[in-house]
Amino acid sequence: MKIVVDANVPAAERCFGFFGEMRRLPGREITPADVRDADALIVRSVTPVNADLIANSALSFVGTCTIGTDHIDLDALKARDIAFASAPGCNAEAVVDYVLSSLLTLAERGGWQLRARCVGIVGVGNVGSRLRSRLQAMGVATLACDPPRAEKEGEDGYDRLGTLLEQCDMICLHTPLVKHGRHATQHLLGAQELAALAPGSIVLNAGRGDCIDGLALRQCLVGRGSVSAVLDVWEHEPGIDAGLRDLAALATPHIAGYSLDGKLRGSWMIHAALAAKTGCTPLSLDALLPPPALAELSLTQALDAEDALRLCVRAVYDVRKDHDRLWRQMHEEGITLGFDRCRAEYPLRREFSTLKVNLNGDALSLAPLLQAAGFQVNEQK
Ligand SMILES: NC(=O)c1ccc[n+]([C@@H]2O[C@H](COP(=O)([O-])OP(=O)(O)OC[C@H]3O[C@@H](n4cnc5c(N)ncnc54)[C@H](O)[C@@H]3O)[C@@H](O)[C@H]2O)c1
Ligand SMILES: O=C(O)[C@H](O)[C@H](O)COP(=O)(O)O
Repeated sequence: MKIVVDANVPAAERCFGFFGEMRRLPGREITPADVRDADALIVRSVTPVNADLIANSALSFVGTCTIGTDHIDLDALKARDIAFASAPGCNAEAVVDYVLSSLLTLAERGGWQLRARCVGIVGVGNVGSRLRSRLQAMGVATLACDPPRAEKEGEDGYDRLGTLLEQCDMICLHTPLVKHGRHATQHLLGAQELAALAPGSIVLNAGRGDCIDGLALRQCLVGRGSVSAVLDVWEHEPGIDAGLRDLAALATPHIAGYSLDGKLRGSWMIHAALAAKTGCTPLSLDALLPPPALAELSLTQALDAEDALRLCVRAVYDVRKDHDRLWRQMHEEGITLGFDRCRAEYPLRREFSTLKVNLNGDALSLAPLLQAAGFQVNEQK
């Protein structure tokens, strides 16, 4: 079997070399000629898989090691009878870690407590529902907006976008990019929605860049100095708007889901799908994941609860480093190359759940909050 694999797919040798002859190529540069005699194509989010790419190919399987599928023309695959698999939920925990690291950073800068605020979650799927569970367990008030789910399940527990914009201190977008239809998400937040934000609000986008009108957001951040933005995804990646980057409180290069755990889970899920198609026994996911470099940490005194939480969060994942790295890399290489370099050479990052926090003495009171945030907690009584 001949397999073309994006060069940024981790564990490619183990997951896809397994099936035959593998060729690795930069995801943005895969051409029809590259896939002409390939049986399988394994991509991440940067390769548009459309009718032109697959037109004269021998492909019988396409897999994307990502949650998002907006880069895949599913109708074109169907028309050619090419099997398809994506990796739903693979990096959802990592995105939630990203959101918590970001909100706790802005809370520290602003001198407020996350648990005194209300978070509006737009898009309550794999990512949004995990975010809602962790925040609720931490004692943070949440409102949720997901019209497709509200339509199927009933309105209970869901609010309109307008209600979230008016009543929440933070709006977190976790919607897919949908260009057409009643629930389209392209420019879901435009000038009108941004104008409805309460003063002092934070907008965080870890869905897809096109879900916010970047120009309108730029005008909102300039015109209403009190609104802040945390942006992981951008219109026109990798050639993002440097003016918007300058205005964002935290700006990162589409890495919210880039934990090693999340990326390897993505590779493994596509490996398992290809194994099922070819009748092979898949590898076990556990065999792919190494032990974390930082496995344990101990707290012995009752610090302020959110300070203790920030300490544990930053021991595993400090979003400020990604923000600084993007600035440095763009300064050295320019916008487009800098953005992609940060992604291609992303440092090893694990998920909160890989850290065991030992608590004893007065620190035992921190157990419920740390557990709720996603850490393993060991109460040493
Ligand atoms: N920044 C990153 O690194 C990163 C990582 C993972 C996923 N993502 C993006 O986040 C998106 C969401 O991920 P997920 O795993 O939760 O997907 P999901 O499909 O599980 O959930 C998406 C949710 O959004 C809802 N939705 C659809 N249209 C909506 C609308 N108009 N308004 C409000 N809600 C709407 C859906 O009903 C669904 O519940 C992905 O599609 C992907 O594009 C980004
Ligand atoms: O959809 C996803 O899973 C995420 O956006 C993912 O993190 C994208 O990563 P990329 O494929 O761009 O490396």
